[in-house]
Amino acid sequence: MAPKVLRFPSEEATAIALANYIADLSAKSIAAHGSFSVVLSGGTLFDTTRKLLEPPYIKSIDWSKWLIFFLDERVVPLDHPDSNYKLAYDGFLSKVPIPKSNIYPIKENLSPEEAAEEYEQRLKQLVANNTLKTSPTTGFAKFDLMLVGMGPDGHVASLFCWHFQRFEKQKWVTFITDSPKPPPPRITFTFPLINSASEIALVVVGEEKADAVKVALGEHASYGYPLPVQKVSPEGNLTWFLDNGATSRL
Ligand SMILES: O=C1O[C@H](COP(=O)(O)O)[C@@H](O)[C@H](O)[C@H]1O
Repeated sequence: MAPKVLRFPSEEATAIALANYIADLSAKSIAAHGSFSVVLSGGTLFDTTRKLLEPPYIKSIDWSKWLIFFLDERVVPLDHPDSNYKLAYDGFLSKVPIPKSNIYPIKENLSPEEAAEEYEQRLKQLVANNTLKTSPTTGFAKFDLMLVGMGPDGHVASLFCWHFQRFEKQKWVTFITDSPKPPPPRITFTFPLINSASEIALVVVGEEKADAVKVALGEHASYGYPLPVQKVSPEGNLTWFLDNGATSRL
């Protein structure tokens, strides 16, 4: 399905539209199958989801039905300043009544390889016990929503331009030990898992990301070697949320 590209005149307008979109999807998913599985990126994403912490959303969303997963994670203790879990917890999860048992951080004290394998096995168990849906097309877990951020270099999750992991076809979760953006050890969802999602929101704000947005969405988007972000192509819907900074070179 062709992506929907939503351009907003400010970061504030982007944040408001994103909150509406997430609240609407939450209500629809819970009505359809009793839960809302959400995959979070790290980085600046939580600034743009901040409106969910305000009325009307904070009261109207059925947070008890949310299931939280991590698109990528830095292999550091969960209370380390570089941890995406800590970022999510401090900026978002600690402020909403999502049951702790519905939040799925990585396991601590494992190597990157072990942490990736353990997370993949946990996802497979959640599919086996019907906590998560499966894509009938790919056989991978099918999340209701992935909130995907993008770095200024066009990376998504921890899938970077010059890493072979971006071509992974079998694994659900993989690892790297040499991330160009610190810290080096990370685990990450692979593209087949990412692209099995029902909905993906690509949330990109700020002028420092405008060049990558231009490569991904500009008139020469089909030329050459694609950026990781250009491999985001879900079997469900893809919606770009872009502010005026991110679209300033389009
Ligand atoms: O390292 C990471 O970077 C990307 C982009 O982060 P941002 O700070 O530029 O928004 C993020 O989506 C990913 O989860 C994170 O681990």
